[in-house]
Amino acid sequence: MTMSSIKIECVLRENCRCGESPVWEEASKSLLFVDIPAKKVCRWDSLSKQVQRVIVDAPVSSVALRQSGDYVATVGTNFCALNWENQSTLVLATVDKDKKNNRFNDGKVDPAGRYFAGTMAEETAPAVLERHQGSLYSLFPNHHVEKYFDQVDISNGLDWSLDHKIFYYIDSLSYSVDAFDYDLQTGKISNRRSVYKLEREEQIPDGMCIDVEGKLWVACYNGGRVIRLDPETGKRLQTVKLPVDKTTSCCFGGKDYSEMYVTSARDGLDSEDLLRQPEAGGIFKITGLGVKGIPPHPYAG
Ligand SMILES: O=C(O)[C@H](O)[C@@H](O)[C@H](O)[C@H](O)CO
Ligand SMILES: [Zn+2]
Repeated sequence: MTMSSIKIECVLRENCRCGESPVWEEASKSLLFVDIPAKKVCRWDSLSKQVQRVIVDAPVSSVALRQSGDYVATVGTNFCALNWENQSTLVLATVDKDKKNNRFNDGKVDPAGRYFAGTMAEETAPAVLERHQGSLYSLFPNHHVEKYFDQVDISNGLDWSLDHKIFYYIDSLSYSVDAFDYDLQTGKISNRRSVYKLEREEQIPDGMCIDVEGKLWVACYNGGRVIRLDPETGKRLQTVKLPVDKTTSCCFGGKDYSEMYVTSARDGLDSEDLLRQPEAGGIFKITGLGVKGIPPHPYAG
């Protein structure tokens, strides 16, 4: 099953304060990702190894492909369109207008082209924040915003089962990976339950993605690893350790989505930590996992 030819390489030493939301863009053979507090969206060309960067006017917590070309992103408490060429953003919708200390966090597009993203209170230090301030939302292709629930601490990893009947979700401070029944037609969720509780050494669950076998990959913040979970049995199937502690999110990309890309963070590390993990804040590529991912869905609006 698990081949012992796993290779981990830091492909880009970007020194992200908080790298997040890796997304593979097949058309350009590039990896998109954000650095949230740096207000930066990056596009790393895997062929030329060059990076392009767009600075926006507020913390940018996720980026996604857009069917009509270009991208969408969550910036502050806005769902935005992102024009790469002009380096400009256009607000499509705003959430949490009554919560001035909130911002969006992780986001991803569902198989029907809706952009899901949740919010959180701004942190005073990593994982230190006013609790229960966040909510989960989605932006429909017609720019209507649906609110699903509130009382979220740190809205994070999200993805859908291969048959589109289950929505997986992480509220980091619950230390749980949850599942909901999903209705792709309406975008409605129901019947929340936990499918995996993190073990102490796994630390804080952050970004997540699914593979072609329907198993979940979760990046463990402070845990320096990605773990592979079977959401049906609730068992961990595999642990892949990385040379940095603050692993934040993961996605599949590269040839036939056979490679995994992992983002990481530098914020919260002291100078001693940084000497031991000089690649913190970099982008890592894992090869030899022996399982592939699926292409990201583009926003349909
Ligand atoms: O990127 C995120 O998801 C949050 O914005 C980050 O701040 C950290 O991951 C969080 O502190 C760990 O729980
Ligand atoms: Zn995250």
